[in-house]
Amino acid sequence: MTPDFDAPEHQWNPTEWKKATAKAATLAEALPWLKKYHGKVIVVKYGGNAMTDETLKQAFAEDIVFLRMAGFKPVVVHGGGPQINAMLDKLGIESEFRGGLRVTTPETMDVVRMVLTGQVGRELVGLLNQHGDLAVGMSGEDGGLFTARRTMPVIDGVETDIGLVGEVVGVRPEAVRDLIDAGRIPVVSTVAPDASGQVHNVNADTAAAALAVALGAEKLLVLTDVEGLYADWPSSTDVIGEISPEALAELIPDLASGMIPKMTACLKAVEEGVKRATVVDGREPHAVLLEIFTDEGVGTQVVPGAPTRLRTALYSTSVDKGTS
Ligand SMILES: Nc1ncnc2c1ncn2[C@@H]1O[C@H](COP(=O)(O)OP(=O)(O)O)[C@@H](O)[C@H]1O
Ligand SMILES: CC(=O)N[C@@H](CCC(=O)OP(=O)(O)O)C(=O)O
Repeated sequence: MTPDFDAPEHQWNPTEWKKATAKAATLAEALPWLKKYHGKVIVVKYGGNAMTDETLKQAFAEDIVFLRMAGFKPVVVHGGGPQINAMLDKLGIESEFRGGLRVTTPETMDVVRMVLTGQVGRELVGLLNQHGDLAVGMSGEDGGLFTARRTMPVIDGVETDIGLVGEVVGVRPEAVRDLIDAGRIPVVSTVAPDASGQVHNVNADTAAAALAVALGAEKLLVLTDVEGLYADWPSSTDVIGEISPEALAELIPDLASGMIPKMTACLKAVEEGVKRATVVDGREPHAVLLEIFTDEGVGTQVVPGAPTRLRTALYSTSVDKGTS
């Protein structure tokens, strides 16, 4: 039967028409980025603090599936620091951090492995797969993905033993590549064996950077719970919008807590060939799409040759936006 085009459901009202044209304009504006990243690997590190809110988690899953449907090749590497803390707390085990890294006893390591691979990774795969069964979870132990070496971070000028904490010294990305080539979205948790098979706890930012390098990723995108790297944390209202690897290397010794491994990871990624590493505010719904499809730039971008550019923070560092 021919539709009745004069019927009310086939008539635009001015508001709906305005919305529709705005939508079309937004989609058309996305074209340069669609062309730029089509077929390119983007490693997204999803941080523990940005993954504690249900609405944000759903929005993150939508963003990642959107990228994949748009022809990009997203790879998710996830953290889970707050979730590990919660489980340790439940078990009556104390959490201790040195230089932004968790002091990891064998007992703590069991909990880290259980929470990251068995809980956080599973949940993320489930969220992504609500949109069509594309995600496959794996850990640094699978298919020889990561080889770790025990790390001794320099804290207050002294090499310090913090237990079973590893840095990534080897990456065999074949298993991840196989998944990408099959059109899947790999979701990676960051526990990794050393050469003897002893499992180590690897900071997720560090692991994401190593994987981005090994995959020849176009971009490393790191979600966190602040707007980016503040020039003078915690009192500054200036976020560093853009910075070169050289200028960042000079800043790193003065950084605090979780920002140390995070910015070190971005630095390493860019030094070793990833074109751009960005830290963005994961408390912002659809932070991934915002970062990829806007020119203004959000968060802190580490880009070779960039002059240091500051911008005023959108939010006060002391004010919680109510989403996390
Ligand atoms: N210069 C800085 N700029 C922004 N955040 C900083 C800075 N120095 C320290 N931080 C702290 O680092 C935290 C981010 O690291 P972390 O908690 O490990 O993040 P995530 O859980 O997202 O991986 C911020 O919430 C903030 O408390
Ligand atoms: C060595 C080390 O600190 N490992 C981290 C691994 C998880 C992680 O990095 O989680 P976020 O990204 O949420 O911080 C930890 O045990 O918390």
